[in-house]
Amino acid sequence: MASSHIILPPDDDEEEQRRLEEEGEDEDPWARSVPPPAAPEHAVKASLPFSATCVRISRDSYPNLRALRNASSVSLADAAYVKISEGDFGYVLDDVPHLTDHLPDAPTYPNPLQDHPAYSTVKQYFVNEDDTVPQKVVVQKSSRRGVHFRRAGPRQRVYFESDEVKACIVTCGGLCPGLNTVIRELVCGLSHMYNVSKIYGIQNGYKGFYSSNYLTLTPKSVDDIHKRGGTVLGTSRGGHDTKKIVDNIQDRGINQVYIIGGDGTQKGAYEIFKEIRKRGLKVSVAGVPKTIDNDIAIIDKSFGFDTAVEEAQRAIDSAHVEACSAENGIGLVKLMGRYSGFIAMYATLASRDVDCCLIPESPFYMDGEGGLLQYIEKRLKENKHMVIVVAEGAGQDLIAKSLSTSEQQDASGNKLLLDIGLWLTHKIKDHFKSKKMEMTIKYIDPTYMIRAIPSNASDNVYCTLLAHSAIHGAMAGYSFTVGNVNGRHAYIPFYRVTSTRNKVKITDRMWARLLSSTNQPSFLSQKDIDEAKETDRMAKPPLPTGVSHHVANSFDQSASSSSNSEI
Ligand SMILES: Nc1ncnc2c1ncn2[C@@H]1O[C@H](COP(=O)(O)OP(=O)(O)OP(=O)(O)O)[C@@H](O)[C@H]1O
Ligand SMILES: O=P(O)(O)OC[C@H]1O[C@](O)(CO)[C@@H](O)[C@@H]1O
Ligand SMILES: [Mg+2]
Repeated sequence: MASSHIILPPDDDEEEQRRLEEEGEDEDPWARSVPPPAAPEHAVKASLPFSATCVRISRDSYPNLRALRNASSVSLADAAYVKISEGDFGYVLDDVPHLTDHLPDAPTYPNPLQDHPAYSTVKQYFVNEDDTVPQKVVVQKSSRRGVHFRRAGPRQRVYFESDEVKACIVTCGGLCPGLNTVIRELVCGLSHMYNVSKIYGIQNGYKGFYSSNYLTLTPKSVDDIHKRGGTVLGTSRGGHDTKKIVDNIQDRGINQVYIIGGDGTQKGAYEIFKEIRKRGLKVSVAGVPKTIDNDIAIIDKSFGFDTAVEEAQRAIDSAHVEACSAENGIGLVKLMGRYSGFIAMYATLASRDVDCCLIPESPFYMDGEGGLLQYIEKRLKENKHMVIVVAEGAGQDLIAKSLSTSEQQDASGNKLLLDIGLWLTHKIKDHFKSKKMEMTIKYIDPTYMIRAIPSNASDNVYCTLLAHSAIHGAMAGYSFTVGNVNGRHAYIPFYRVTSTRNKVKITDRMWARLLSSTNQPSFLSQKDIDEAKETDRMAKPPLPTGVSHHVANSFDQSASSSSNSEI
């Protein structure tokens, strides 16, 4: 293995900082090769298997602090939690924080699973400490090995004794099929695998940490909850008060926090983790990403997504039946997807009855040559019926322009969307009325029905594995968001999943497949296509402050045009 670095925050020396900022403005900090100073003992320990050395960002290592801050999309304050290790052939490990980063003398214990009758027979149950998962699996002969994440799974030694653990579980954001399954499997996994008996449920999202009683959860109390939709703990938006939340965690002696929720929730989890670290507490924070929109970066797919796509078929089928049974019938189905149109795209591809799919990532227009209305007219003339699927975030610019409403937000600061389904229905009706052409349109909005159902069989298994991976990571002392990366469970740093959003790439093959299955126009000019390609090319993942030029290249490479999502 070649050298590896753990990035630590700059020394808290204001005088030094001022001096650093006054020095050369134009230098490229990434172009600098940094000779690492001798590693403090605890930093080496924290790096575990990677024989890491530690880089404290200081005058000696980075003379141009301001340029460094500007060049990075991760703030200097966050650099304290970024752990990058480099290996041979461009190998980069983007590691997750560990308890020993701030509690270097934390004791370890043998994993109780080694005596568990079910698991002790597995040939190699514990994962190798060196195991990592590549972010990019499509490579060329000359490719660098690129960015990797720490592989999830049980470790030989853990950082908590069973009766020391006080775990809590919270669900935040919108509903998603599978929430109850994750809660159930966290409770049962902690109890059955690690003999943990103190497990609490936080009610109604983040605000429940400081405004409600904690519920006691046992395998018995959660036994059949996976058969129900929703979350037995309740959920909410807004109410994230980091200080109050961590005060409560500290006062109640909680040392494992399991946080299930979407991109906003994972941002909240990161804030909680940072506050815990600031206070020097022995607490693991484990995020389990939940998003029916499938918009969380890095991970292959979020739990509940398959269930949502499957349920969407029922709405599309109904729209198809309605459309086929009328003269010039149109069935219009609105599906969820605030910024990302994955449900709409996959539901369309699965159904084959859809003639047009509209998503937020692909702008469209109504009138004139190549517009939506012209396409609908053509389709009705050819087929006498058609089905349109629209993601709720599509065409928001068009409605805003025609209704000139002011933007509103929910309690978490998310933009409240205008009803594109209703707006389209009126527009289409008006158009055919003015053309004196007979038609019928049936608008189906199944959005809340889709996310309120229990998860299907494959999502149930996925939820179980995610919950188990989260437990193993927390017991091993890590703080992270857990997720499937190229089919393998991995521990992903919070900053990675919160700094970008997963979106449908309209320059990928999947969207081309959709266009060819529906035969709809792309609504894009050559200029739009070129711009989209350029946006994809320029979209680089966040670059942690202080990474070397060599590492920076690997981050660039991992965002290059041939993405994993292209099948
Ligand atoms: N930047 C942030 N920092 C701290 N907390 C946040 C942040 N963004 C959101 N949160 C908190 O996370 C919780 C959930 O956020 P949000 O309502 O955006 O849902 P989400 O997790 O993104 O899920 P969904 O996919 O349903 O939108 C809220 O309680 C909100 O206050
Ligand atoms: O009405 P609510 O609960 O705020 O949720 C609506 C939003 O939640 C999501 O389902 C994400 O969870 C979005 O697709 C949707 O815009
Ligand atoms: Mg969100």
